[in-house]
Amino acid sequence: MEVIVTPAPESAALAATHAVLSGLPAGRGGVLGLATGSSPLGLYAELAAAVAAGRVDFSDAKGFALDEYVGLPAEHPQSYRQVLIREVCAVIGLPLAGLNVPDGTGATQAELEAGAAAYDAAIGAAGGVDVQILGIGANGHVGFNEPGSSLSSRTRLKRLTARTRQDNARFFDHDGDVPTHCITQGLGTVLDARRLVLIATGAAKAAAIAAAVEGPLTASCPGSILQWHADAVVVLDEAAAAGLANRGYYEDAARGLALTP
Ligand SMILES: N[C@@H]1[C@@H](O)[C@H](O)[C@@H](COP(=O)(O)O)O[C@@H]1O
Repeated sequence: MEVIVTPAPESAALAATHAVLSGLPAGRGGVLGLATGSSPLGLYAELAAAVAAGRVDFSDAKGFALDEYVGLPAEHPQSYRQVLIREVCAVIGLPLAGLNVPDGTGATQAELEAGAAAYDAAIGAAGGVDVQILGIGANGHVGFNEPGSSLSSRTRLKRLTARTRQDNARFFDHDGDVPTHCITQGLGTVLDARRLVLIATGAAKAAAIAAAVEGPLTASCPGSILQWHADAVVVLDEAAAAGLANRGYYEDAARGLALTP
């Protein structure tokens, strides 16, 4: 795992952009795993700048969302499909036809579960995810894999924790409007991506980051799966890095593997 600590959210977005672009097939968009939330917004803005500068082109790319609420119509402004259309497709030039989002509109559990299995199959048919962009919840969740999620889980129907519903209530008119369930890529699905790039900024993420990066590999902190992946990059600002014990080593390691002191 590579841990990059930068001074501020802006520099974290730049460093994360570098980690994403260097994991994609040269100059082309490839297959991107997309996270919602405030954490990756600066990264998406930097990717847009890279597109404008001609360094990458997402017009042929595919995107796979990490998760989706259950029970919101696909056109609902807070459905993750609509969020990604606004915050990613429109920003980086990813065509709508290339955007894949789990189907949370099924009327029955069986329909939702069938949609979840089809989603994993679609990721496989696209050749797998080149770079999965991740945020982390304050309780360590990744996608909507709440604490206790199986480390080898696949895309599936899950119930949201009260904490996550509370954290996301700001996007809805009333607390009671926040969906109770979701379809999320499983932790095993996330681990299949060829590179993981997690970005976290702000003091509210410091405890989750310390647990994910330096705590035990455990379902109690889904973010700890990064420790199990062979190509995981964690990009932080100072505030999100505040709980890390091994800071000095991460700074040394950032100087690279050249055999000089
Ligand atoms: N499902 C999303 C996650 O993918 C995201 O990483 C997390 C953190 O959001 P934020 O980046 O806004 O703190 O919240 C949501 O629940």
